[in-house]
Amino acid sequence: MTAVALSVRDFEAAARATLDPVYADFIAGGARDEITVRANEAAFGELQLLPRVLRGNAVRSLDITLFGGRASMPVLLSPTAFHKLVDPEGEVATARAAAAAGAIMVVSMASTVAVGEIAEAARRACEGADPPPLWFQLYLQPDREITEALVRRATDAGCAALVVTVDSAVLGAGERNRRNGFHDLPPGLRCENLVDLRDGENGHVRQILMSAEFTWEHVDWLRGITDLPILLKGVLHPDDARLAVRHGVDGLVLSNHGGRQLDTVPATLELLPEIAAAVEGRVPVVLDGGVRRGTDVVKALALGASAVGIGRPVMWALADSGEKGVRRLLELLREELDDTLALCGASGVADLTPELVRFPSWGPRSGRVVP
Ligand SMILES: Cc1cc2nc3c(=O)[nH]c(=O)nc-3n(C[C@H](O)[C@H](O)[C@H](O)COP(=O)(O)O)c2cc1C
Ligand SMILES: O=C(O)C(=O)c1ccccc1
Repeated sequence: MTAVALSVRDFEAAARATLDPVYADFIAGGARDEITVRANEAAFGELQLLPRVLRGNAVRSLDITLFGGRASMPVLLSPTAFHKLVDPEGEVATARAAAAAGAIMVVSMASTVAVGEIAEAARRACEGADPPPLWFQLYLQPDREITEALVRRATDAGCAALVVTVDSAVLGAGERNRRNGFHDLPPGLRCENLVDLRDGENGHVRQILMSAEFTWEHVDWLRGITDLPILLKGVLHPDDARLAVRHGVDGLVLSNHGGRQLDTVPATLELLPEIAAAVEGRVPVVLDGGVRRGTDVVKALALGASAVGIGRPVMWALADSGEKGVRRLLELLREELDDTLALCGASGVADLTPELVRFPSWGPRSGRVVP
């Protein structure tokens, strides 16, 4: 990297400049026409902030608590596969940076370091102090024993929650990957969480089966085999949000997979008011997709999210400058968020309410719900 990154955008540009274009495309890309990829970011730009003044908010806290676990800021690392593709230390570097920042990291089922090793690295980075929670993302597998083994691995590693991704009945159609012929990890890299599970190929991406066979009964089944909080990632319809709560799910990640699954679904920010209304505060909602600025975080929290997740920014920072880069990224977002709170007259996340945002173009006939 030539200059110090001052924003997520800088990391994006730096990653594009250093990465193999095939990997840069894998990270940046989305499904089909990438309409939803663009919509996620654009929605944050459309929403306006309307700050309060003279609120006496010299002392500010960015802390949040989710499922009894504390984090130092409402920005978590959404699950992203294959960190060793962009950095030799891979998820170990990411986990150390997240631990140093006090941020929750969601380990991808398709991580290139085993979840136990990632957890150990996070603990060591905190030198005796409590590390922030580590969560584990999984795709339900047609073979229940495989799912059970993955849950056991995450539990043994000390993960504090399970994030079940439910938007992937089939693998997303990334035309950039197809054009570039990118289908497998390069030699030497494996999906380490899949190593030594009962079936064949050891740690091959192909072991992760995407299936359209899953139903709410599988969620009930999972509920029965673990005491860990379960979040569903990829619920977009308010009716499904209500169903999720009814099925005893502990939280939702309002996500369209960064526009990498079904293209032309709405921006997650646009859906947030409807989803928040559907769950009525019964479970926390984490939003991801297009979060690039502290102001984006404030907008999502104002509309009812308990936290936001970042996906691509983490990969960009990791590609640019490894652990140091992810540390810097999280610091930058923390600074931006703290600034934004100050400028909005807020002392903490509890002060962020819908009165702080305006939807100039989101009229009643747009189909968007104005809170
Ligand atoms: C390179 C990459 C890999 C991803 N891998 C996973 C994954 O393994 N599991 C998952 O549930 N989501 C995965 N996602 C989706 C992210 O968790 C997240 O929903 C999305 O990236 C958020 O949007 P953003 O990139 O605009 O921040 C991946 C996204 C990217 C960009
Ligand atoms: O690229 C993705 O979005 C993703 O979710 C994934 C899942 C498994 C393996 C590789 C990528």
